[in-house]
Amino acid sequence: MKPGTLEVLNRLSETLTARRNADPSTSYTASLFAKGPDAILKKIGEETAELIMAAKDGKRLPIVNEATDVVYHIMVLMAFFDMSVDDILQEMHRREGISGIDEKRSRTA
Ligand SMILES: N=c1c2ncn([C@@H]3O[C@H](COP(=O)(O)OP(=O)(O)OP(=O)(O)O)[C@@H](O)[C@H]3O)c2ncn1[C@@H]1O[C@H](COP(=O)(O)O)[C@@H](O)[C@H]1O
Repeated sequence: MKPGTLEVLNRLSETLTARRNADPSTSYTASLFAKGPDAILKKIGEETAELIMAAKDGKRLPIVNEATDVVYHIMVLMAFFDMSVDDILQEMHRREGISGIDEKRSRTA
């Protein structure tokens, strides 16, 4: 990953937060906020289904495009609930180095 690449996520988070007070007729994000969480969840479902179909086709560019749509809509959901990509990154930090297999085993121990 190029240096500074992650900063685009922080800038997008700030933009999405600012869109909470924006005019829905000029901002797609604001139009989702105005429709409410069910509309955002519906988009996450649709975009996830599109990602699955793109992955079944196995073509790199459509997979990247659909995965980006999913991430954007998840970030809109986070902003709706007054959270940001920071919350996800912190959780990833917490999980770093913990094997999924060990974590699952610890749940049943
Ligand atoms: N990254 C994105 C982004 N990714 C996807 N999308 C939009 O998400 C929508 C995806 O829905 P579809 O592909 O299903 O298109 P659609 O059929 O027109 O959508 P629906 O009418 O069915 O909801 C499209 O309108 C895309 O343009 C995004 N819209 C905005 N951003 C970022 O958010 C910022 C703020 O955007 P606005 O709030 O629109 O100013 C932008 O500067 C970008 O950085």
